[in-house]
Amino acid sequence: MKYSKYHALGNDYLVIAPEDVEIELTKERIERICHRNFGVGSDGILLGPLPSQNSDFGLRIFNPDGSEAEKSGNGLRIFSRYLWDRQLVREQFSIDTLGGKVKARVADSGKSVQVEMGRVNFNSEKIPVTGEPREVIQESITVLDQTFTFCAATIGNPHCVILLPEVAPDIAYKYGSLLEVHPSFPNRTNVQFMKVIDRENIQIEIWERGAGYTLASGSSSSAAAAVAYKLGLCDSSITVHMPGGQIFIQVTDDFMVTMTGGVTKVAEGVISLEMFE
Ligand SMILES: N[C@@H](CCC[C@H](N)C(=O)O)C(=O)O
Repeated sequence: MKYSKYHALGNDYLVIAPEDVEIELTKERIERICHRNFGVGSDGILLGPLPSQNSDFGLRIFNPDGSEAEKSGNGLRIFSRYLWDRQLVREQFSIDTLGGKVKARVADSGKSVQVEMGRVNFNSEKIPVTGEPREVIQESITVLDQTFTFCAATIGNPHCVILLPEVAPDIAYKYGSLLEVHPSFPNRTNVQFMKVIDRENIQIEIWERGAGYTLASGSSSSAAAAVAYKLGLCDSSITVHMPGGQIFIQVTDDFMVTMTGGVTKVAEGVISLEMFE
């Protein structure tokens, strides 16, 4: 089964075209493919291009635990580059995901991709977050020995954004996995620990739903930047600094987000079905 591997700031994905799927991609098989030792190794699988009624292309996004994600910012940039490499697109096109339709624009021969990610929503019923319908802004949540103040948002997939004076990987590892599955989030959640550096820069550490600690995340960058803008801590153009690199986010007054970042091609390969035995 053929695949193309790319990374976006160290957040790596395998792109598998539907015509190359030789065996049903069950939860267990996705887990095995993404496994860093027993499989190819990846932060997820992008299945496409698929037919779409409302966009140029359809895309399905799977996490390494086999769950399906509504949206993936880095995944959308990688898929856009894949379409460019296969000469299926020119500069601008649209992609349909479970989390909504996006517009993509390829630049620098595919090494940079801009995606109009859609509107960030803070409403509890949209994210979802349990409790009365409200905007989830500066609420309290407790895991282990720590009570955090958080904001929640969706850009198609759910995010829990925690503002701290300093962030580090060990905070994401210690608390991220517990917040991911906190009962406040019926669909689980991605988690970002955010430091506001100044009005144009934030730093985040990420614990992804269904993937764990990752070096970068486009939807996380979009959600965290929108929260920083919502809280009045940043202006509308924000550079998001992550261990894997930087993503540039633009937020409009009504929280439409545009994300721009790099993509790197890693490899093309063939998955042996023996791996699933
Ligand atoms: N790394 C992705 C996010 C992938 C989906 C996420 N784990 C989820 O389940 O929502 C990104 O770049 O946005």
